[in-house]
Amino acid sequence: YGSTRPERILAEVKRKATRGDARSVVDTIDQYCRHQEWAMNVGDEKGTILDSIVCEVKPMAMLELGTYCGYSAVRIASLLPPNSRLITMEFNPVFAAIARQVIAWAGVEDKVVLIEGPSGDWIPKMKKEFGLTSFDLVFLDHWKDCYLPDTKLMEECGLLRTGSILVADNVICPGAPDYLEYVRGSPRYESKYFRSHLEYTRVEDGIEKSVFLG
Ligand SMILES: O=C(NCCc1nnc(-c2ccc3[nH]cnc3c2)[nH]1)c1cc(-c2ccc(F)cc2)cc(O)c1O
Ligand SMILES: [Mg+2]
Repeated sequence: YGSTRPERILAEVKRKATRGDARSVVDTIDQYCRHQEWAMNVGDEKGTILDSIVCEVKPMAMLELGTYCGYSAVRIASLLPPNSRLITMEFNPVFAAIARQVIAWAGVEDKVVLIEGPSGDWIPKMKKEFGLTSFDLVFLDHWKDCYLPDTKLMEECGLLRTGSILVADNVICPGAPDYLEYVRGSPRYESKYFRSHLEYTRVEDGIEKSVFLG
């Protein structure tokens, strides 16, 4: 029930997941989206790759572009060191409203700041708004044709420092060919592809991890 897919996902979380238990929220969404209805979460397989990068980087300042239902925000927040923050950006107010509730149910709301609006508007104001110098880690999971322009914008706005890491979902499916060409061809990035599958399917997809060299 619920009129939209995100609302049905939230209903399932409230019915099946343990309040305050991020892992049970993640597992509940994965179960629902694998067996009931597909949804565009990074999912369990690619999520494990994302987890390993978050644990390796231990970011104090992290940005996620494309919150959707909050699945990856919960996944990431549950791995963040104390006093670190995930800023997650969502364009669609319906998705954002659901994500806030999923994040609250998981009990990670004090590690996550959800901002609403277009990335092009927000990226130039992030430093001032959040007293940031730069991001240690950025997860790109929003509109695939925004990956490249937003990466260039983050460079221009000084939000990336030597060693900042970009992690991009869906570089094969739906694909972000211009972004891939850029990070793989630029001397300013050291890029690595993690082969995987589109969430909950056998379709090939993967995650690109790119280190900004300054
Ligand atoms: O479109 C996707 N994700 C993007 C949603 C979004 N959610 N929020 C935004 C946003 C867009 C501007 C923004 N500006 C600022 N925040 C923004 C957020 N975009 C997406 C699509 C698929 C997919 C694969 C195969 C199919 F057959 C159909 C679909 C799989 C995935 O893993 C995805 O991530
Ligand atoms: Mg994705």
